[in-house]
Amino acid sequence: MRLHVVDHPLVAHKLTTLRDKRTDSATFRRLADELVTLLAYEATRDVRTEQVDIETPVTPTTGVKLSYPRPLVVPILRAGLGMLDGMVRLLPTAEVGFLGMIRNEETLEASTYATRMPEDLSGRQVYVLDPMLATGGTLVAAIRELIKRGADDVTAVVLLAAPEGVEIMERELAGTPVTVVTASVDERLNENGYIVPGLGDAGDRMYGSAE
Ligand SMILES: O=P(O)(O)OC[C@H]1O[C@H](OP(=O)(O)OP(=O)(O)O)[C@H](O)[C@@H]1O
Ligand SMILES: O=c1cc[nH]c(=O)[nH]1
Ligand SMILES: [Mg+2]
Repeated sequence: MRLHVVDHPLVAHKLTTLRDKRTDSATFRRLADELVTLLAYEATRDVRTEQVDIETPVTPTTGVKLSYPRPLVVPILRAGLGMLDGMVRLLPTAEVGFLGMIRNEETLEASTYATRMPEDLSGRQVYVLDPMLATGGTLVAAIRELIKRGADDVTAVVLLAAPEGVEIMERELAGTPVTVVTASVDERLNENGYIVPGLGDAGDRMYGSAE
């Protein structure tokens, strides 16, 4: 597994406001959208392209376009949904699949409540979106499912990661073609499985507590 921490002043600036508990939901959603666009720029560095012949007003030339099969973008509901628009803005040809997953707040175990994506992902590049990599249970399960369906190149775009989650990913997904792109690897997880300093519950901050 490769880990890429995007070290950029604009990313750090937006992340600081996202972390701030005074930031309201509308601003939080806008910042998450802006941040993912910056992370997506790094995350798509190896997106597959093919040559294309075009004519400029001056001369014929050769350029590149995103190749087929189309990349697949998979937001993990709920909170990953807040990253979808920012990602597909940069990858206009992408297809979108969905994974609904929830972490049991007592046991910290992840379970899947909805799946809507192609059965066969052979030869596909997949970008999975989730703002938080905490214990890693959610992302490990999601990526295993993608690889089981044949995905041969998976990039997880996360806003924040905990060192514990990164370690689990490295252990559980060793030898698989997985890259994690994040704005920060924070200090640690607390006793409730929350990232410290973190930003709290990403889904709740975007959409409310769903109680
Ligand atoms: O790395 P983990 O320990 O598995 O935790 C991370 C997961 O927890 C949060 O989802 P949550 O279960 O709160 O669902 P939500 O997005 O619907 O709020 C978050 O959005 C991740 O999906
Ligand atoms: O800090 C955390 C950990 C898991 N899920 C969140 O939304 N936040
Ligand atoms: Mg949540």
